[in-house]
Amino acid sequence: MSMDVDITPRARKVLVFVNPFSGPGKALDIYQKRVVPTLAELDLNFHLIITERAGHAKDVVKTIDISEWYGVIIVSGDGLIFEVINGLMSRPDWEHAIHHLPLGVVPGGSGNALCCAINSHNGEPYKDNILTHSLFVLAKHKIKALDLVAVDTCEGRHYSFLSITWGIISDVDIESEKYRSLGNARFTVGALVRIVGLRTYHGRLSFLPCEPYRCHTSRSTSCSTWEPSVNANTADVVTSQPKSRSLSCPDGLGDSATEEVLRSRLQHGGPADEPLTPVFPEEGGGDLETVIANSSTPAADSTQLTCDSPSRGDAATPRPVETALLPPLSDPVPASWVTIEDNFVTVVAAYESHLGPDIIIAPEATFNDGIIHLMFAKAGISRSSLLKLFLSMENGSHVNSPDIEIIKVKAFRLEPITPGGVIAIDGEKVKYGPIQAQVLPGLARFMA
Ligand SMILES: Nc1ncnc2c1ncn2[C@@H]1O[C@H](COP(=O)(O)OP(=O)(O)OP(=O)(O)O)[C@@H](O)[C@H]1O
Repeated sequence: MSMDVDITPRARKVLVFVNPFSGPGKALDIYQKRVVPTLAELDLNFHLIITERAGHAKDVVKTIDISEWYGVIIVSGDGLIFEVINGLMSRPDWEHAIHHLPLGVVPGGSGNALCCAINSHNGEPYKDNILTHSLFVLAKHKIKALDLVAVDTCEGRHYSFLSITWGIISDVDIESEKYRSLGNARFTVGALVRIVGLRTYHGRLSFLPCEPYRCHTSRSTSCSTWEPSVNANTADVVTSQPKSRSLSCPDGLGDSATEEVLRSRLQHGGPADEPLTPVFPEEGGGDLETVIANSSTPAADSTQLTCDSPSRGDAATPRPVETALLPPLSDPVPASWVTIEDNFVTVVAAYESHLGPDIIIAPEATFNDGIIHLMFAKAGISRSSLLKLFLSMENGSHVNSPDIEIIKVKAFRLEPITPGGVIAIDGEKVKYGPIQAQVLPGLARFMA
């Protein structure tokens, strides 16, 4: 069944959020000069909210009457999209809200990953004049399904649409924010600094693969293999997958039939849980100028970072969705999962093709494939190879590199052992510590 739905402009209005401080600070200008004329051309009524602080858009969408709006348009970067999604998922009627309020995105940030992915999948340019082409895509009036990923952290539950990053990729993303005025060039500057001052991180990565997984044991401290099993704990969640979907998990996350099965298993809000207080050490890092001095590879520390109480707590967004694949963060992962313990340069979980105009992180990813594209590079990679890896991400050819391993998974857990790193969800820094995630196929809607 096609997930495309025509959205004919109706009497309802579009809610437009503009973050005046996103990216190079031009979002308001973009709104006035480009978005308003486009919406007028489309004969759409709209209501503008200029965000006044972080969390403003999240608070607004928590309380709006969904029936009054036919969509939300976000003129900003990926951070505001993350906010709006998590605001919708905080509502008591989250299932209705996330399904019936499609998101439209207009690039106003510095990375604009989702806009790049949307334009790319529509055959539109995304490097030059991304704005014009994004408005064109928006004007086509199509709604499509978008996978979300439920993410448990020590501070609670988040819902992610783009990526989870650890190691050099998140270091670069977060540490280079001070160079936001450079636009996308900030990532290049940050990457060069980080490659010079290369750090590695010891940790444990566990995952439930879509396909049989064989360990590359020569470079792993420890690893287990995985073969499909009738006992795999996915069997009670999913139905069979159309064989034509070559990128899909074999047992079926990602198609609309599966979505119906999953949706029928979703439960509305459990009791509000206590927020968690992490017990791991203070975060390290620092500004770019001090990165090199502080960035020698830390010795592997066998003390695993933990949350100090069970992970059902939620300081972020309520946990209304039953994530059948995820045990509590404080419990061991199921025996059927693969676990690798090693020293990593980076771990990236991506569910969109792009992380920005110059990073095609998961070329095979589509918006509703029901797959987390989990990739990692281990310690031992030379600086020159790492630089080549970064450069090859511009066209996605890093996927062929022997220095990176890429696995399609449904769920994973990352347990950092090295203290003092950065973990980012959709480019937003979260509390550093254990984190786990499960894909929720096609839960959201977006305008494409
Ligand atoms: N008025 C505001 N003042 C300060 N922060 C804001 C305001 N409005 C939104 N924010 C926050 O700013 C952060 C960054 O916004 P956004 O992601 O849109 O821009 P960006 O980081 O420049 O873009 P990108 O994510 O594409 O690199 C978000 O976390 C958002 O919550």
